[in-house]
Amino acid sequence: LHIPPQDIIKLLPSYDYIIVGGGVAGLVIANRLSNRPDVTVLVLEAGGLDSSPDIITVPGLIGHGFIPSYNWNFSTAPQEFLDNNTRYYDQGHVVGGGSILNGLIMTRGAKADYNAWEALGNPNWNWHHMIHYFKKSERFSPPDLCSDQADTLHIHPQKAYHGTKGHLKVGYSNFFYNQSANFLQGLSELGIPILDDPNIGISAGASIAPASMNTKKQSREDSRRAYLDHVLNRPNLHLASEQTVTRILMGPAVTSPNFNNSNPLKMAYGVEFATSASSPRTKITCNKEVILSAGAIVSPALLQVSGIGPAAILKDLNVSIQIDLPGVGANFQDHPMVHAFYNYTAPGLFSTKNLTGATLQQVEQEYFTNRTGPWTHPLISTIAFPHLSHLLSSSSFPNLLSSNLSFSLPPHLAPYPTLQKGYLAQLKLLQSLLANPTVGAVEVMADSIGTLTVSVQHPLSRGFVRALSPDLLLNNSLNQTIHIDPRYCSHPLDCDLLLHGLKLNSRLISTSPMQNLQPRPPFPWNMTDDETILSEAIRSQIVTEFHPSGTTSMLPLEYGGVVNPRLMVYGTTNLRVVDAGVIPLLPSAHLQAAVYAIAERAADIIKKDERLKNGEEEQEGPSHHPVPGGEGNGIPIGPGVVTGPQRNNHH
Ligand SMILES: Cc1cc2nc3c(=O)[nH]c(=O)nc-3n(C[C@H](O)[C@H](O)[C@H](O)COP(=O)(O)OP(=O)(O)OC[C@H]3O[C@@H](n4cnc5c(N)ncnc54)[C@H](O)[C@@H]3O)c2cc1C
Repeated sequence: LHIPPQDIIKLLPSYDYIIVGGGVAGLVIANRLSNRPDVTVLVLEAGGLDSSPDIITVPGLIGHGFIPSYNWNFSTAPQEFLDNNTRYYDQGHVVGGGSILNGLIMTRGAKADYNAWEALGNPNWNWHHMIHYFKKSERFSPPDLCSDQADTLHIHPQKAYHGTKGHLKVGYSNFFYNQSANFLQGLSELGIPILDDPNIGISAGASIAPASMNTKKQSREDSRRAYLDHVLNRPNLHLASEQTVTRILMGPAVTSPNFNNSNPLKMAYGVEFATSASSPRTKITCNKEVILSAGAIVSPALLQVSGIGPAAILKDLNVSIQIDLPGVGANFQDHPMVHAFYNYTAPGLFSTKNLTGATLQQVEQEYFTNRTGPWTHPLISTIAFPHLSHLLSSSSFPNLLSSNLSFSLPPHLAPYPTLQKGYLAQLKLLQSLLANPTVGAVEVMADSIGTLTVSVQHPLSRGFVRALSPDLLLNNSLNQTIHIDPRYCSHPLDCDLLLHGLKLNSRLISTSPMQNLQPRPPFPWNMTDDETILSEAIRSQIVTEFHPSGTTSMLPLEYGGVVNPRLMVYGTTNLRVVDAGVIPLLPSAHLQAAVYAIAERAADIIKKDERLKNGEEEQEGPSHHPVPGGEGNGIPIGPGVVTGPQRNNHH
């Protein structure tokens, strides 16, 4: 049932599960949990239902801007390591969240990216387990192209790596611009491999990426259409839209029979929400769990205003401390990105620039009549993830372990030993990821007019998110009450990698396949001097790739973690976070495939924990195990937490 704001009275007095945020992760969980008719599920979403406007559904209109009401319209703090200017930070504020705004690109990253999550102290969070959930989430369609075109573009997906029974439709558009082939051939000339399928665990290479799209209709596929619309008639599933959650209600400490610790666990008993700053706050209780899926920006802020976060920040906010958890809002990672423009000028070249006047009318008609033509093609399909060795000679590979910590961690968080330790553990893994020939160091995304967008895939910079007011809805704008600071290039290697990425672009446009496009880059993209590139093309041009993550990291407590491998917030019995914020280390990929898979897995974990609680299933191994360093810091770890190689928890 969809409950619009005027019908809020229709809410039940309590629900078994309350999901905060109906974006990518939230709607996966809502679908999977509500398939048991005996449990009740409520999704509270700040945005409304989209009205299927063309700008959302038509792949060819990606990049034409966002509808303001579907966007949180966040912006960052001034970027002190760049040019001291703020950056826009668009995030979905609509049922479906980021999947309504995103570019449809479906990439998973490298096997090694996910094995690094396990190496950070998260047993069974590795490629082997992720691939199961990548497949579970997707309904993959092979390309509908003639074999010549598929061969030219190297589109040969490997069946064994794709799911065909999941909810999310994934496939290919049936139109490609010719420039895609020039890009792939040019990179091949530079020794960069072309991948027939970018989603089999090797990210280093160039490819045509599949898209989250309904291939029959050649239209956007998002989490609402994939996971929600067809189950909203379930009587046990309620979606309340245009309701902003302002607080998680934490009850008094409880003692758990499963947990033998002098520090009792805290229990979430519900949430508080409102339609607007001026409307009354409503409280609703949960019988089982609260699941935070408000995304990597809002979920940590909600924890903080609810008394869970670094004690110093909670004191500043004047909220009573429920759990002193330094990692809440820390370990913020994003892929910094630069839209470099090389301006293809070859006469007769067909690109999105031609989509004006009569041609545009024809393209529009073709799309709506036949579902063919340029409007079926998303802004970006053609990408590459060059490895470090494609950018630098191996003798100049950086030694990350000599990094200066005081630089890389936000000053107010640097003193926390757990955060330092967690960052050092990440640096060690980043060192080996960057050296791994299957892992991309940067990404290059090619459009049809000559933009070769470069982004850093394994950033070393760490930012933070913090609530600025205990009332997130103050003045009706979370943009005023949440401070977002990605601290781009606080570690200088991130800007250096962008520099090497732009130099790779210069080599690429000099290859003969790319010269056929007659690139004529304007300033600053035609510059060759490092200092000019850094100041004019990088520090002043970096924007977000829209991949915030890490702010509620799944990490051991001793590494500054916020959730355990069962995605339960440390120190609580029934408060989980399931969204991009739990990603402890960014993969060399766009994020939606990983978030869909994490949420699918989380749903299985939640159901399994419920069965264990009810004694319906034998618990494998010991009932709880301290995570490394989990003892002695005063925070109980929570029931159902098991770590260590002895547990073989196949979902
Ligand atoms: C412009 C853009 C382009 C992108 N392009 C791509 C791409 O091409 N490929 C790709 O793989 N990824 C892409 N991404 C990233 C991808 O969409 C995100 O990683 C993904 O949406 C994250 O899912 P999530 O569930 O963590 O958060 P979201 O999908 O952002 O969901 C969070 C939801 O919670 C709601 N919410 C927040 N606070 C509250 C509150 N207090 N109360 C109630 N509800 C709340 C929000 O309104 C939102 O609906 C893009 C993202 C953006 C924004």
